[in-house]
Parts: sequence; C-alpha cells; structure tokens
Amino acid sequence: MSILAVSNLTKKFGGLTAVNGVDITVQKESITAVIGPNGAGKTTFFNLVTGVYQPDNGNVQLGSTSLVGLKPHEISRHGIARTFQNIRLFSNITVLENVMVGLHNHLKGGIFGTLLQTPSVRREEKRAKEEAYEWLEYVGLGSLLNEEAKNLPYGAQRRLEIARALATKPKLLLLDEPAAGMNPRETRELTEFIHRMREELNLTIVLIEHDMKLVMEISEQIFVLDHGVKIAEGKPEEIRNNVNVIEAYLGKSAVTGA
Ligand SMILES: Nc1ncnc2c1ncn2[C@@H]1O[C@H](COP(=O)(O)OP(=O)(O)OP(=O)(O)O)[C@@H](O)[C@H]1O
Repeated sequence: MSILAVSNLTKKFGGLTAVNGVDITVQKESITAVIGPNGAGKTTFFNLVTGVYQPDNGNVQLGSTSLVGLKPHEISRHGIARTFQNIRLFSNITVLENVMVGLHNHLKGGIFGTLLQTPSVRREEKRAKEEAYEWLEYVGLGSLLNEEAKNLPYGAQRRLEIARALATKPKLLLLDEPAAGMNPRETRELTEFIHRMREELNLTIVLIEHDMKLVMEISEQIFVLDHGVKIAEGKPEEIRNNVNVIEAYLGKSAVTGA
C-alpha cells in the first residue's frame, strides 16, 4: 500500500526546471532513497513535499490527502517530518529545548496559551517535556538533555534533529543526507538506527543520500533524479545494473559502493 504518491511534480526557478514531471510512489513502512548528482533536484523534491515550495504543476498526495497549497506546519500536522541537509538546530539552547521547539507546533494551547500559562497549558507543556525526554532517550541522547546543542558532536547533532522530527509523531520521515559528515562507524550506527525506527515506530522513511554503500544497503526502493528528471527507479540491484544510471550518471564505482 502506498503512503506518498507524487505525480507530475514540477518546480521551476526562473529558467531552470529543478523538478520536472516527477512521479514517485512510496510504499507504507518502506525505506526509500532518492539519489542523484548535485543539483539533481532532490532537496527541492523534499521542499515540495513539505510545503516549503509550492509546485508549478503536479500533485503530492499523502494517503487520501492532497498536500498542495498547504503550509509546512499544516503538512507537519498531517504526519510528515524532516531533517535538513545542513543541520538546523538552535545552537544556543539546550538539547531538550530543541526538541520542545519542534513540539510547539503540535501543542493545542498555541503561543497565547504558552504566554498566559493557563493550568491546561502548563500540563500540556509538562507532558511535552516528558515526551521530548523520551525521544531523546530513544535516539541515545538522554544523558545530554541539558547540554547546549552547539556543544554536541556532529553525529549527535544529527540524532537530535531526528529526535525533534520524531517528537511530532510522523508517519513519514524525510532525511536529507543523514550520513553527511559521518565517519564509517557513525554511518553504520545510523544504518541500524534507521532500520530500528522503521520497525519500532512503523515509520515510512525516505532519504536523500550520497553515500551509495548506505543507500544500497538500506533501501528497498530507489529513485534516481538527474537534472530534475526521474531517470530510473527500482530495487538496489536494479539501480546498480541500470545502464542509464551507470553510464550517464553515477559511474560504476559509485553504484557498487567500491
Ligand atoms: N530557491 C531556489 N532558487 C533558485 N534556484 C534553486 C533554488 N533551490 C534550488 N535551486 C536550484 O535547483 C536545482 C536543484 O537544486 P537541489 O538543491 O534540489 O538539488 P539537489 O539534488 O538537492 O543537490 P545537492 O545534492 O547538491 O544537495 C539546482 O540547480 C539549484 O541551484
């Protein structure tokens, strides 16, 4: 069963068509990768799915809901969360507060309730704090909750971003280059962690990633973009052996991960 269906998705920036008539279907509780060279349109694709940009054409469907025209916070409420290629944390507040900020969008009291600190808002905040802590434990950062985010090592900052995303209880998690800047050990741990999240949280995960070893190991389905166009889709072994992908774009060593 599919959870995300993107059809004829198109986004232009002036004369450049960054995403060009792309069709992508993501199966529920699968791990899917979107790959492609620099500038292929991968992040723009995420930005279209999450409402950062509106498409010039096409549709993005989450289950039975069309997301076109919705704002990012509305899409977040529908169950999509993401992390960013360049980590986006609030560096001068604590690890716990970073997750709390992510949760605020989902609290019923809203900003006025928070300012007025009504009893129900205080209860909600307390619960949110507990939940934030639970998610930090889940990603292995429970002992660092009072650290300022900027003091965390790189791999931990990426985990914090994931905790913040998970705290919104998504059905679909989009990870933009989660292994970027990680050493081989951190990448291996990340691979295991992505599997764990899918199994334990019944999550659907879509990742953009340049680390082909990780992509080939983890993905059930891979979509390949080049100059905004989808040039291939299939299982890792199909992508590995796809002539278009090998010759026109990735190069043999890149697809084999050698
Ligand atoms: N806001 C924008 N305004 C103008 N051009 C943009 C904008 N965002 C992206 N682009 C352009 O769209 C194209 C696709 O960019 P995008 O960031 O989606 O590629 P990508 O596949 O994610 O690349 P990378 O692997 O380098 O992150 C690029 O040519 C980029 O310069």
